[in-house]
Amino acid sequence: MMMRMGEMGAQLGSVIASVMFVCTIFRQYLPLQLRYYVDKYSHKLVKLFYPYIQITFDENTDEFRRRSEVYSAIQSYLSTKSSTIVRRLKAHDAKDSKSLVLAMDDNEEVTDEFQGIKVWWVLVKRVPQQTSFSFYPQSDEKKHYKLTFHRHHRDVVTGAYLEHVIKAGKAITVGNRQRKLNVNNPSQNWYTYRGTMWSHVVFEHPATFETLALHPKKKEEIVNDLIKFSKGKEYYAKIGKAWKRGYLLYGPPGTGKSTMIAAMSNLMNYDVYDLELTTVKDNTELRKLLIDTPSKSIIVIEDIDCSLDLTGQRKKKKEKDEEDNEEKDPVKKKMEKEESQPSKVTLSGLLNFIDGIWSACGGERLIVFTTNYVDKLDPALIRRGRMDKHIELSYCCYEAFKVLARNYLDLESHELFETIERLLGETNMTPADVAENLMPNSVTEDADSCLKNLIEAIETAKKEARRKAEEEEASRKAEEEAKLKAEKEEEEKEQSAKDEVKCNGTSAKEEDVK
Ligand SMILES: Nc1ncnc2c1ncn2[C@@H]1O[C@H](COP(=O)(O)OP(=O)(O)OP(=O)(O)O)[C@@H](O)[C@H]1O
Ligand SMILES: [Mg+2]
Repeated sequence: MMMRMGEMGAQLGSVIASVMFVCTIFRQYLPLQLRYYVDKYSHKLVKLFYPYIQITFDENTDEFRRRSEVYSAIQSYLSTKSSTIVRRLKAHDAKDSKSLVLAMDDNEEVTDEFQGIKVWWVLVKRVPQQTSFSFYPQSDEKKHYKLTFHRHHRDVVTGAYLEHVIKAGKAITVGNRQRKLNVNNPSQNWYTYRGTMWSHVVFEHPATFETLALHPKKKEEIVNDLIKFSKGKEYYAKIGKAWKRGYLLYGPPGTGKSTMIAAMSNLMNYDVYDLELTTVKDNTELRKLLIDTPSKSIIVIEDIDCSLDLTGQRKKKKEKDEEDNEEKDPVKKKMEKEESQPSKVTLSGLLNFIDGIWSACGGERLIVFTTNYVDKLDPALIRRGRMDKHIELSYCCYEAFKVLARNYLDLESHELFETIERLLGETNMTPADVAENLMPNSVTEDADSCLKNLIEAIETAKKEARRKAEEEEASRKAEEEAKLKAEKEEEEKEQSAKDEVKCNGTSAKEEDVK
């Protein structure tokens, strides 16, 4: 009985609406005095027999039939309720969703309760009568959710309840969302047919902070920092700061900078926007790209020292074969010319990108720069406040090795661990190299053999490092000796020049005396 309450309410509503309609038609034939009484009592009648209020939420918001965000949020919210109550469900793979969405079927009803108040939701589908022939008969189909509730609860339902539904629905959509890795397109493609500033692929990198080889203390500090940031909406609003945070990841190649970005994305459930600065023509384009990134995204600029010459101009320049170019067709030639032109993205443009007032639009965002050479960067770019957190990713320590041993070999301890600890303390080896050695070469290779391979690799690296150090020392000594020799020769030359002058002076005097 209660299950179809919304529908009953709707039917009762339509009966009363029909009575009202008849009254309105006859009303015009009545004398003025009588009209007053008809209006008064018809409204009382409606109030008496129909104590419910109905709100409808249309699927499409505009003439382009774009889906309403509110409708989608209601759909997600109701999918959790309806999948256990409703008998007829519809399964569909929603756009950007990583799993099937189970939603109530057309004309099904769901009862919901909030602060002891009962409300009823119905999904209504309307197919307008076809008056003309169409190849796409389904395109005119219109859907909406109808919410019915008692008028006594008007304030609670239109206020707190709807806010709760939309918030919970959006959270479910975000949790179910498929994450994306976006890369920026060259600007000549932005305005072509279906051209967009960013192209994306599904992001399914398996790296997490659990699998990341890093000292546990450092890891915990970074994870806490990220979680604090994601919960910091009110805090950032209170201190009057845009809700964004900059991270600078630096360290030698193969120490896990890119892996950490993937782990950040997996932890925060943010999309990654990998910004390739070498294809951005100028600061205006940079700004447009940034404005096009949504909330909950990580904007990444990898190898920042290589992307931008910090005096203002691009380092990377294409060498062109002019003869070959002359034979190419003019459109291709123009595109290549545009591509090869040095970019006008400047350091100040990049600083504006981080600090600018428009960088706050669209909510929470992380900006991550990576570099192998932190000393090469302009201090202005990485000062605190711009890059809030500087994280050094360095060579593999024993704690980091233990994470890799757990990931790759399911080992918590082993008799060879002590040797490895000692060797890692004496040699610089990147986590990438350690990981490579821990990977079995064949299906039959066991953990013992992998650890022995690693020990051998570290010992070889140690010998190599010693040999290099000796070579460097020898070349330094040779350079010093050469320098000393050159200085000595210079001194001797000077001395002989002086002696010659002296000698010439004396013989001239002797001649004068004569
Ligand atoms: N700290 C780490 N934890 C787990 N795996 C790691 C770590 N560092 C490196 N690796 C492994 O090594 C590979 C290369 O690492 P990654 O690409 O993250 O290095 P990088 O610091 O970004 O190097 P580059 O400076 O060359 O970009 C990864 O695929 C990963 O398997
Ligand atoms: Mg990298």
